[in-house]
Amino acid sequence: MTPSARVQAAIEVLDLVIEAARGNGAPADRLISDWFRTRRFAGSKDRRAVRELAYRAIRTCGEIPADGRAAMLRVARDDGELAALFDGGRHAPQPIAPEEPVAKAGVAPFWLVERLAASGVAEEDAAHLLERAPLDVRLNPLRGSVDDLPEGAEPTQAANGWRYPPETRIEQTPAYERGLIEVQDTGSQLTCEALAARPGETVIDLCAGAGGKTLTLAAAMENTGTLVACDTDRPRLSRLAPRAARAATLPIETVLLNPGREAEALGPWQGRADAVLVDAPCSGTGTWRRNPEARWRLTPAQLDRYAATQARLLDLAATLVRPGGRLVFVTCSLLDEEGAAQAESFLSRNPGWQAQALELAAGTARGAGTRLSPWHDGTDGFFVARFERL
Ligand SMILES: C[S@@+](CC[C@H](N)C(=O)[O-])C[C@H]1O[C@@H](n2cnc3c(N)ncnc32)[C@H](O)[C@@H]1O
Repeated sequence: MTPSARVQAAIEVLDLVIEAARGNGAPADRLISDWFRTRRFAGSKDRRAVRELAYRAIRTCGEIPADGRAAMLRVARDDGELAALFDGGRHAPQPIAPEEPVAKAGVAPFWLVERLAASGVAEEDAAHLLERAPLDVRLNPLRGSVDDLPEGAEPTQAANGWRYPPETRIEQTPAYERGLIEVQDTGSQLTCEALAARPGETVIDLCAGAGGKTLTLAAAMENTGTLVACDTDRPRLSRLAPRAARAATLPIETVLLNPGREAEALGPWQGRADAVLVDAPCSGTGTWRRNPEARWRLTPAQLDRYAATQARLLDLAATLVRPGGRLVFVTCSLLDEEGAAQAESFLSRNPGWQAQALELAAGTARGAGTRLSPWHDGTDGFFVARFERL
């Protein structure tokens, strides 16, 4: 493909991404892969270039753009070489007309910029959410040592965290194939450290998804004790077993929950857990580095729904913890309604609980918990708080 044809391809891909963001359709990554599946003429360099152009436009535009061309014109406005590729040639975008609409640049939609500001996140800090994320891995010390790590690793703040440049093909290394390392953001590793899971304990991961944090907890428990992984999403939860087998963890009991009727399946665990992790569904404002188009999708009504689910799951989790046990609440969000305010209202609804100070190797205090962020800690954005049942 010529450089101009790549720009036109990115514009077409962006049209699909914008349409999907409006209609809650497939994520950008999948749309881009699907687009190329029917265009065999594109080589791997073309794919990479088109993908990079599309993501550059997504990162540049805070509000959802009118269409792909308006988004790409916004990028071209600050890049003369790119603008010159709008030459009207074969497979190229049409030349830029003088009064053509250009999308607005920005960090996020205005309402979200305001909510972030109200949560103590200035716009210049939020801009770090649009940088390219590094590639972090967690070494499983039960399976391998630092000598087994692929070359180029730099230690991170997490006990077993190591960092590589984003383009590293970690999945093709022997350490990955042998299950010695898992790809996991350092912030995510630190939130697991907050639970301080110990060998022999009974630990419940209430929102386990495909088990990223469950595997971290298994390693912290040195593969002894009882580990229960729950989720309402069957396909996600079913991905846990093969991952656990690869990492050779202790047997993990999975419990598929019925949304709205979670307590029924959790009856046998009432008051029995030493520790419960609630890695709750959330807006994902802390993970825009990996998923920048998420900021085009979020609405105030969805945010309210996430906050209501988080409160409900926290109260449910509290019933599972034994006296003296602990509960850790995590969201990958920088909004207080999914963080400090949520922790505060949990404590006011549940007088038999108190917040515990966290001694993590990164983060800043936020209400009863800790905030991790790209600008302060070099991690994805998280809120994490630990509560003890009195
Ligand atoms: C932030 S993700 C969890 C990610 C996972 N812990 C990890 O580290 O990879 C939140 C999860 O909560 C699940 N979820 C949503 N509603 C739930 C509910 N009512 N009860 C339990 N899990 C729920 C979602 O399916 C999703 O997998």
